[in-house]
Amino acid sequence: MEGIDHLADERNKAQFDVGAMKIVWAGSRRAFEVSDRISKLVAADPGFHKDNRPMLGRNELFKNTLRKAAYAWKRIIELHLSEEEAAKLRFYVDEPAYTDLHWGMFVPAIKGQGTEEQQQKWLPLAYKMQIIGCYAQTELGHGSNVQGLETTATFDPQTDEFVIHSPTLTSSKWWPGGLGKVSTHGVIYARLITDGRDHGVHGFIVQLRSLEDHSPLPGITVGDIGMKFGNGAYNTMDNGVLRFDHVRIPRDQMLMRVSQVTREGKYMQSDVPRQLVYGTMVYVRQTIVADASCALSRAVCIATRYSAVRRQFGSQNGGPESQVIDYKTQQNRLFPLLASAYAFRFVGEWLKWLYTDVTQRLQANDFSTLPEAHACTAGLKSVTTTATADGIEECRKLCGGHGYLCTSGLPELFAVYVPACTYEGDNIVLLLQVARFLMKTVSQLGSGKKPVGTTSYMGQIEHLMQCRSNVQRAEDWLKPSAILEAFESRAARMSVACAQNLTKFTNPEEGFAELSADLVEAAVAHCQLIIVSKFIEKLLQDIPGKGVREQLEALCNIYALFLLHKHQGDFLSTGCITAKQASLANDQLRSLYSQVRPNAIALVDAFNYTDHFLGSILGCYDGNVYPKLYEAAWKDPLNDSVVPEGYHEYIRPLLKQNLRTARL
Ligand SMILES: Cc1cc2nc3c(=O)[nH]c(=O)nc-3n(C[C@H](O)[C@H](O)[C@H](O)COP(=O)(O)OP(=O)(O)OC[C@H]3O[C@@H](n4cnc5c(N)ncnc54)[C@H](O)[C@@H]3O)c2cc1C
Repeated sequence: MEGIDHLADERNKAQFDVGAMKIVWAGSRRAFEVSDRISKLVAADPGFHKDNRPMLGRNELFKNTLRKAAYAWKRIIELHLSEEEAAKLRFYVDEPAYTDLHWGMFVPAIKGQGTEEQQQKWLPLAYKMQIIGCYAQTELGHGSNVQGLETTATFDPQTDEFVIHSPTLTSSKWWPGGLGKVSTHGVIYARLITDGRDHGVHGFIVQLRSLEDHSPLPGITVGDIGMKFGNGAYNTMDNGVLRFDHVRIPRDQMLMRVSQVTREGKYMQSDVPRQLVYGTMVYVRQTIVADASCALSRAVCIATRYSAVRRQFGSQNGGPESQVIDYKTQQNRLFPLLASAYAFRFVGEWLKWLYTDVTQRLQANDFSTLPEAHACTAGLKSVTTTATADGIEECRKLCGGHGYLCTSGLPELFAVYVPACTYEGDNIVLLLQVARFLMKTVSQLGSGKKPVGTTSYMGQIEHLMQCRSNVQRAEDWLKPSAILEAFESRAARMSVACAQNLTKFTNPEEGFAELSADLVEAAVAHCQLIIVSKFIEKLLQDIPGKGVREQLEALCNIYALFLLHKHQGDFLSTGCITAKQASLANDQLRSLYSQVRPNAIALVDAFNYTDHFLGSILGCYDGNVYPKLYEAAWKDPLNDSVVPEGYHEYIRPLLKQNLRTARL
């Protein structure tokens, strides 16, 4: 029935002020208001309606994406939206498009790596979308190993130009989003060669297509790399292939903030340090962590609402069956994901602060925190995206059979999300970078160099190597100090054990390769500690609203204790806790699930997602799932006719065959 809220009873059970929680989730009242206004604006506009993406052929799908992106831009101009509002609008339109790369990679690359002059020339064009840009680093033969890229940019002193060339098949650019069919320009990464010398990989702004008729410029071969995982999903994006045949660009199109080539062809490093480029990386990875909390919260919202609607077994005296959300196994799978969504939200918020801090320090020529900031953003990108990709799939399973339907929204969300584990740095490769940083930190512990930022806990290494948890009762695990001590000593001991094992190798690089699986685990332990500690720090802030703090405390404890339970092996083998204490943590976890249960629906309502954005029948706000599922089925193109196309060709002859020899 229209208008009835089938989840009203659930909402009435909530023991906290949902409105206040919405503001905590958004970050501030202002952020909430912007987000709320823009999401409703998008949801109400038929121009942004979500078409049946999984049903569309590639050409139709892509054209629709172009239409929506152009329409979004039109609305942004008409409504005079600020940069922040425009970004929110693109987010709520919820369709991967070339604009993601234009705004998310092309513009930041020019800002981070271009000189003042270059920024003044290119950014106004990009801001007005008079040029559209992509970020072309990866090649067919190399992605993670950036130093292995093969595209060349050779300086020609006679004409004052660079000659961009793809010398081999494997040097073809491969993957850049927005490149395949749309971008007019790209920041292209190529090996800089002057006077026969190779100076390694540098960025160049290269025009790819005519601004008059969109045809590729001479010497450029460009196209789409083909269908990707899932129907609809990321296939709205034109990931591209690109080859250069001695394409000439003016010298001033090399991004020259960090290093330059003079008119005479001399290669020079500017006094701006190379690490500056890390600032852009910190920025991009911070947005990826924020996206992880969005994607996970979306999946969790769908699975939580549906788990309250869905009933299986347990009917007594002809009464209703049990809601599946009341099964402890369901809670044990769902609530840690709910807690993770909040945890990632807060660590993302902190990363935003970190980016501002790093930027301010860079401006003051203070590079001391940069390696630590770089390692921690790399690690957090890896850990949050892996957990989110796994979490979305878990949410699909939590919704049983109906979760597999495209109308649940989960298959597409999963297909769109999973490449986040690969792009902007393969998650394992990133963890190995974190591990390298941790090994360096451990090796310097005796030297008087104090570990900074997220590694400062290593400063108390002596205590962390021998401390024993004093948890005696399940409730003791609710103390932040007990949780922090266990996570810090686990992380420190795993790092120190790796460092000690490394000393057994005469060749450190060989040792690193041999121990890389252990090193990755140590890096994960370190990153999980960061997320737990940032959640705990969040709780030290002023948190207004009835019952809001209590809910967040419960979620923080669920997040930490679930990790402790899942990684019990680490905690036990490093001797941080005893088997008895591990079992007490599990008891506490169960009681926390009971505490969260009545608040579960309100906790996902606090994400404030519109039905349009969720794009899921199972997750719809009013919980009126079955009539909507039933109605949607009839809209499938297969149901356009009662007797399917192909009946006369393939079904009828089969049914009417008269095989004398047929035997089964
Ligand atoms: C949807 C999508 C969008 C993308 N968009 C862009 C874009 O806009 N621009 C762009 O330039 N690129 C883009 N990429 C490319 C992306 O950045 C690369 O795919 C990514 O960096 C991973 O590199 P790779 O493909 O070379 O993986 P590989 O490095 O080949 O990884 C293969 C396997 O090897 C492992 N491995 C690799 N090196 C090591 C090591 N040292 N130690 C241990 N294990 C290792 C990895 O963990 C992985 O399991 C995109 C990719 C995808 C999927």
